[in-house]
Order: sequence, then C-alpha cells, then structure tokens
Amino acid sequence: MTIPTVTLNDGHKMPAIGLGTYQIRGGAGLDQILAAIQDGYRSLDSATNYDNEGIVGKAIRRSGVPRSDFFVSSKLPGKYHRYDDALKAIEESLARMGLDYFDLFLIHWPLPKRDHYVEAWQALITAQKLGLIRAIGVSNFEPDHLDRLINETGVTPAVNQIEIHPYWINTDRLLANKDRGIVTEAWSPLGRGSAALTEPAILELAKKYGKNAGQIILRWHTQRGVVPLPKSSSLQHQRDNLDIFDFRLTPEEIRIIDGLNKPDGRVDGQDPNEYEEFE
Ligand SMILES: NC(=O)C1=CN([C@@H]2O[C@H](COP(=O)(O)OP(=O)(O)OC[C@H]3O[C@@H](n4cnc5c(N)ncnc54)[C@H](OP(=O)(O)O)[C@@H]3O)[C@@H](O)[C@H]2O)C=CC1
Ligand SMILES: O=C(O)C(=O)[C@@H](O)[C@H](O)C(=O)CO
Repeated sequence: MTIPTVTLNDGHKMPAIGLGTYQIRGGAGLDQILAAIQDGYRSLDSATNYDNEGIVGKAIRRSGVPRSDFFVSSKLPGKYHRYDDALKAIEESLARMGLDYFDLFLIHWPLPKRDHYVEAWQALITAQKLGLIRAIGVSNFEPDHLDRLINETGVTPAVNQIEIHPYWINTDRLLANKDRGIVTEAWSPLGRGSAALTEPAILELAKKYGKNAGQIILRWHTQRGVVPLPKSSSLQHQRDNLDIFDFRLTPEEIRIIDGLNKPDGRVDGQDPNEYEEFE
C-alpha cells in the first residue's frame, strides 16, 4: 500500500498517517509494531516517556525494511529541557532505538511554568546540525510558545503534534500552525477510542462509504490537512486505519464532523499551559 506524503517546511517528506505507540510495550508490543510495518506503516511515533524506544528500534531492524524507508519520531521529556541535558537525552534515545538518526524529534510538552523550552529548542537545532535529527518540531505548543521559539532562535518548527479528534477539533491551533508553515499531527486522533466512534453522524457516513467509523474520522483528519497518528494493538484496526485514501468526504460532511466538537472535549483534560509531565 502506498501512503501519501506531506512536505515539511524544511523540505523533508513525512507519511500522511503514522502509528501511535503510546502503551505499546514489551514483547507483545514488538510483535504489534512488526505487524504494523508488514501492513505498510512506515511512520512510527514514539517518545522517551512511552518506555518503548527499544522495541520500536528492534521492530525496525527485524522488519527487513530498509531504515531509509521509515519515518521515525521520538520526543524529549520535560525533565531534560536544559540545553546539555537535552542533547544527551537525544543521544540516549538514539542509543535505545539503535538508530543513527531520527527523522523527526519533538519537544513533548512546553511546560511553560518551568520556562526552559527555548533552551530545549536550541538543543534540537544543534542536534539537527550534528545530523542526529532530520526534522525538528514540537508537541502541545500554543501559538505564543511557537512565536517565542521563532523570534528567539529564527527557526520555525516543522511539526506541532497536538490533540485533535471529533470532540476536540482544535481549529484555532490548527490554523495557527498553518499560518506559520507548520504541519499539524493529531494525537489521540480517534479520541483514544472514545464514544466518537459510535456517533450516529459518523456511523451514517461509514455506511454511505462502506467504511468503518475509525476510517471516517481518520479521513476527516487528512482532508483537514492534519496527519493522524492512530494507536492500535489490533491487527485488524491497524489495517483498517491505513485504508482511508480511496474515498473523499464532501465539504458538508467535514462540517458535520466538525459540529461534534465539545468545549470540554479533551480526552484527559490536558491543557498545555498547565500540564506537567509525569517524571
Ligand atoms: N504528544 C502527545 O502529548 C501525545 C501523543 N500521543 C500519540 O498519539 C497516539 C494516538 O493517541 P492515543 O491516545 O493512543 O489514542 P487514539 O485516538 O489513537 O486511540 C487509540 C484507541 O483506539 C482504539 N482503536 C484504534 N483503531 C481503532 C479502530 N479502527 N476502531 C475502533 N477502535 C480503534 C485502540 O484500540 P486497539 O489498540 O484495540 O485497536 C485504542 O484503544 C499515541 O499512541 C501517541 O503516539 C498521544 C497522547 C499525547
Ligand atoms: O501520551 C503522551 O504522549 C502523553 O503526553 C501523555 O500525557 C498522555 O496523553 C496521557 O494521557 C498520560 O496520562
């Protein structure tokens, strides 16, 4: 299966959908990631906080697929935002993965109360110059956090990975990213398996297109210019989630799904201005 790509502001190409790996760990996790690779996933989204960089790297090596075909991402935890710590953390992440470079590396959360994210960004810029990372980006960054990075370093993130799903459509932040030339990735794109998957409006569209609810939601993301990162341990869901590029929702259908937004629709109430990562 050929997966379309999107082009980042630094010229790198990224698959238009990737596999989320939060809570995929250990031997069973290794088998699940290998199965996903066999089904066609090439973009894998990990993080130091997921405690799974080891098995993600192992799955890549075991798969027999050339390293250059993958788009591998990981994320810097908050406890390593100081410049020297961040550089070492990136090297440690690479060592755990058994890789020489990341295709994308993100600052996981801005932690604005600690206020070290500009330093962390400078470390990502250095790591990119050293060849340890191809594209550099952020996650959960608000528009004012992005502007600080841009104004203080002159380097715009290639990607901002934020929460988006039908109950939290996050249009303002999506547009803020677009305005700055930043590609948006969606975390919890299926609302972490929430009731969105049984919404009558989505089930009706599923019936119309001969797809399932997850496929309708993932297609909605891609048509809004968002790169979704659905997590699945199930082989059938993994397969279904990739099979979304052979139909198109109409603009009116996109608006119907937008209409499911809820003012308090976040999956876990995580406000990037307040959220403190677990250590
Ligand atoms: N940057 C950040 O701060 C964050 C990043 N992330 C990233 O985003 C990824 C995805 O987010 P996540 O929170 O895992 O939630 P998702 O929205 O991807 O939902 C995952 C849940 O949906 C189920 N599911 C998957 N596909 C289908 C389908 N086709 N039909 C029905 N159910 C389905 C999964 O079950 P099953 O496994 O049984 O298929 C699982 O329970 C994470 O894994 C991680 O990589 C997540 C949170 C925060
Ligand atoms: O999964 C991630 O990337 C996170 O940042 C976590 O905070 C996750 O969203 C979570 O809910 C942990 O309880």
